[in-house]
Amino acid sequence: MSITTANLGFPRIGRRRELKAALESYWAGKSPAAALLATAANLRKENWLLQQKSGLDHIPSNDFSLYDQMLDMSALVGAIPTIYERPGSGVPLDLYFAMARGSGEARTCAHGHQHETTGVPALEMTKWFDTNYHYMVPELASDQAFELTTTKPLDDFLEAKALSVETRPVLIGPVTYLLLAKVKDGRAEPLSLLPGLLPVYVEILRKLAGAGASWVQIDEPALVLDLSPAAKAAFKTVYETLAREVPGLKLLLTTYFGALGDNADLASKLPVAGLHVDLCAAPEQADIVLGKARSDLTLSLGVVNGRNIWRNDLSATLRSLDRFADHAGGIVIAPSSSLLHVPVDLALETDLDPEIRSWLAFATQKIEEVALLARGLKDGAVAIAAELARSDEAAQDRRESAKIHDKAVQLRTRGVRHEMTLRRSPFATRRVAQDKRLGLPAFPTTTIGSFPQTSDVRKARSDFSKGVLTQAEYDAFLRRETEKAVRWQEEIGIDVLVHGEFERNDMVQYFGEQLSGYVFTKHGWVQSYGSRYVRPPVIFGDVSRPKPMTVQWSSYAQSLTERPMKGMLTGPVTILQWSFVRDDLARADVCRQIALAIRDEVVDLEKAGIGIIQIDEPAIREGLPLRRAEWTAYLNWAVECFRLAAAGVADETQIHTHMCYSEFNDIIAAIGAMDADVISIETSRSKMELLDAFVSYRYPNEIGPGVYDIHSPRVPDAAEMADLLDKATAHLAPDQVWVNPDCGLKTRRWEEVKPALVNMVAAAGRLRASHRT
Ligand SMILES: Nc1nc2c(c(=O)[nH]1)N[C@@H](CNc1ccc(C(=O)N[C@@H](CCC(=O)N[C@@H](CCC(=O)N[C@@H](CCC(=O)O)C(=O)O)C(=O)O)C(=O)O)cc1)CN2
Ligand code: MET
Ligand SMILES: [Zn+2]
Repeated sequence: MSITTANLGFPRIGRRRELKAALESYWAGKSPAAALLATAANLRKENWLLQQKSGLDHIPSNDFSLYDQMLDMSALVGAIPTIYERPGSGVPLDLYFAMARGSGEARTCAHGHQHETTGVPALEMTKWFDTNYHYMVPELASDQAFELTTTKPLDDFLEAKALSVETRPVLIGPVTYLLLAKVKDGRAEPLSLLPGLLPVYVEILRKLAGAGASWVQIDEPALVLDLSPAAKAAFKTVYETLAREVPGLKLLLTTYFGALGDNADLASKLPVAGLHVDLCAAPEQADIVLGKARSDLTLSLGVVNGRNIWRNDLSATLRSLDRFADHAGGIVIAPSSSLLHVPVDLALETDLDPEIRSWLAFATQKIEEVALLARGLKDGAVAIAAELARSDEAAQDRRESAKIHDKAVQLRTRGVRHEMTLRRSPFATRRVAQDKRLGLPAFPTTTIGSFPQTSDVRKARSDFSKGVLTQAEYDAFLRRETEKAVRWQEEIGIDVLVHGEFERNDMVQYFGEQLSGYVFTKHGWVQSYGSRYVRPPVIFGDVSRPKPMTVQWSSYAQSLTERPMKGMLTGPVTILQWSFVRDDLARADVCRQIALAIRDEVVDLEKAGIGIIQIDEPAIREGLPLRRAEWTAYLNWAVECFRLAAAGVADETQIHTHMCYSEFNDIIAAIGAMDADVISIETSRSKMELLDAFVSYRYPNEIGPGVYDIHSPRVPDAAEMADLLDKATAHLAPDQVWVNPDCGLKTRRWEEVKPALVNMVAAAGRLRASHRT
């Protein structure tokens, strides 16, 4: 039987975030396109050569992207909405980035107001399955025509070939592409556009085959979702057509992030040469898939986890692979998914606790694990005896380490009672108490928390961590930034202020750094979207809060103003979701530990006189299992954890929450059950579509539907935001509505934020005037 090795995708950001630097420099007009393209080519080369050196048989190409692989697919098939100007053929860089980020400048008049905003908004962006990666949602017309518009997969294949690297190009498959797309006017189902799309896939696959590709990896992660009959039929049509039209080319139908489940029959009967399954997310599907696979179907086995950073237990994995020994079609050892979701190289982490470090593996280590496993299978355990011994030792050490167990935390978590998740009174009663305490106007204005993380702010933090600034100097700097932000919010007339989050590197990492049971990396960056990356902290043991985390900053900010200052926390589900989580304890239990830590913080903020506390849960939707059958169980513990964090306070303390980047229609009942007094929620890119869900569910509490898309440099004018608010009040009771941006403003520049928020306050003013009775 043949045993080969593969990778499905390598992180493209570079060991030192070279891609980020090159992109941001190009966008700022500081360097030419040629410099960006040269950096990109260099990163591809580095990654290919690294994978070649590790001895992988199948090395991916076209896994690189300047911004996003879904956007690349839209460019490839010519799905370019008409609002974007097309200068000619192809997709020039500026068109590509306009789709990614929006474009355009606004004119500022003498009063500081924005007028005649030109330019175009970005495409919508949303979460890629259950990850913290965001893709650009394809926006299709109901009569969308497709045509091959770029040649990127071919170019990248040839580029690798010129470096003597044979690669396996990666494409997102047509069914997944369409299922993740939106038809703009809603007058057609995306899948109905398949007949026009499929010939473009045929064309690019023929070109790849013509250029010498023997395999193409075609990603269809939609196969791990609940599929409609139409989607199932589409899979048959697509893969029968491709087999017929491009007969010489071997397709690896690639699934990840979950089990094929009821689609296992469908997937294993499609006329493709290979099938990749995720045996980390769903180890139980090994036997099922083996039982169903045609004898000549190559099985690609995702046994090295592409979604976490724990070192592979090589002995256990080898044992789990025994059952495939007689599979005639051969097997491929591979990571479970693209390695896009893990950091590049553990070797850069020289400051990590050596014991904990010995438990970890990043992308570079993971491809080595793939190669080792294949050697162990082919040549027997003796061939990798030393590596096996090291792996066994790490596994045992991790199981037994004193570092991970904290008796007090375990006891407290077991002691959680249902009453601890209940506010003292129902919302109607709390609302009266809060109105009395806060005395806010109709359509109160607020922001989501962060203000621009300018290069000055980052530099100060970096100087502090290098010892160039003392603690006192750094604190003084942060106090000045906070005070400026508070004064400015007062000046423009925001009702509920925020301190600006200048002291935070990231909304999860900041808390992780102060909680026990966590470690962090220095270079462990993972792409979140475009040039924005995160460094997920690592939960290795029981989590607890040694001391207050935010009370000092919130109290300081409140001391500067008479207006209410919102305390700002990240919720337990989001902290869990955006960390790398230990795999030796149920996620629900880890989440409960975090919830108790946040609960203590909420209570301490209240004691310090903070009357409004926002507990952000932007990731609650992303954590939703991919299969509906598992939703209730997840939502039960996720909502319970939020409530556990929130419910320690008195009626007159107003609890806010915030959500973004996702479709919330599906979980609206759970959002209601969280029972936050106010929720702010991203809606502007989807033009308030989301509110329908709140209306049909009769959401009882207060809502701030975002009126300003903070992902784009574009500055919305007051009329545009007032229009969105009119839409909102047509759906909701006017006294339910708050006025705020879609999300925090940390990624924007003050030059954009200032006019936009001035306009937002003006929009709230218009609403107040038109609703005055
Ligand atoms: N974890 C997480 N997930 C999330 C979000 C989020 O905020 N956090 N938001 C949503 C969207 N995703 C986002 C993800 C990242 C960023 C973002 O702004 N990331 C920053 C990094 C944030 C950070 O950790 N900053 C650190 C480190 C900054 C840094 O690079 N410092 C330099 C030095 C800088 C200097 O000397 O000038 C260095 O270390 O080399 C800090 O401020 O301290 C970036 O890519 O630029 C925004 C949104 C969904 N998922
Ligand atoms: N409070 C956070 C901020 O304003 C919430 C961000 S949600 C991704 O940045
Ligand atoms: Zn947000």
